[in-house]
Amino acid sequence: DPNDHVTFMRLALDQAHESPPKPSNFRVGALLVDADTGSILSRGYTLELQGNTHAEQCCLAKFAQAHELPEERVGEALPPNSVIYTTMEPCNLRLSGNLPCVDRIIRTKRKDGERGIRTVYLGVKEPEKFVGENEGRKKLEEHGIECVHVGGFEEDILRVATAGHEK
Ligand SMILES: Nc1nc(=O)c(N)c(NC[C@H](O)[C@H](O)[C@H](O)COP(=O)(O)O)[nH]1
Ligand SMILES: [Zn+2]
Repeated sequence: DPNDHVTFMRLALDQAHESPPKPSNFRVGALLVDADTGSILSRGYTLELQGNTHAEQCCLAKFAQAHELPEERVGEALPPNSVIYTTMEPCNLRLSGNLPCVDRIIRTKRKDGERGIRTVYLGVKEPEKFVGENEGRKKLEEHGIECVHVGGFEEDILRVATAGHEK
């Protein structure tokens, strides 16, 4: 069922478990899904790809690579109803200064607006540990990208996300 949000969020949480624990970020998992067919286009987790990478960033970069495109042009290969499931809401500011995932998701929408990520399904809001309140959802919605909370996994998601943090 292309709208089985619980199944897809659980798969995103499975991805988060793959991420190497680190005190300076969160261990997050993400899934890129074609909402028309329910097929999984890409999966990703924090630090999967070289460098200080985020789960959503890895998801997009891997899909772009599969289509011989750089990540910034991934929108050219996305099916018209692409959605992303991420265990934690996309970052809007990163202490490292790297490009936030909110901006990576927004740029998947082509000028003519018919392509790109349509909806972000998120498991939890970002805890205010590193950058205070995450204002990313407002920015996504201003660009016509819907943000939908998929409940039920909060405890597991936060336990996995902070596993690398000092107790
Ligand atoms: N949605 C999301 N996916 C991730 O894969 C990830 N690691 C974070 N984490 C958000 C947190 O705000 C940043 O990890 C810190 O701000 C440090 O920034 P860097 O990650 O070093 O760029 N958030
Ligand atoms: Zn991010």
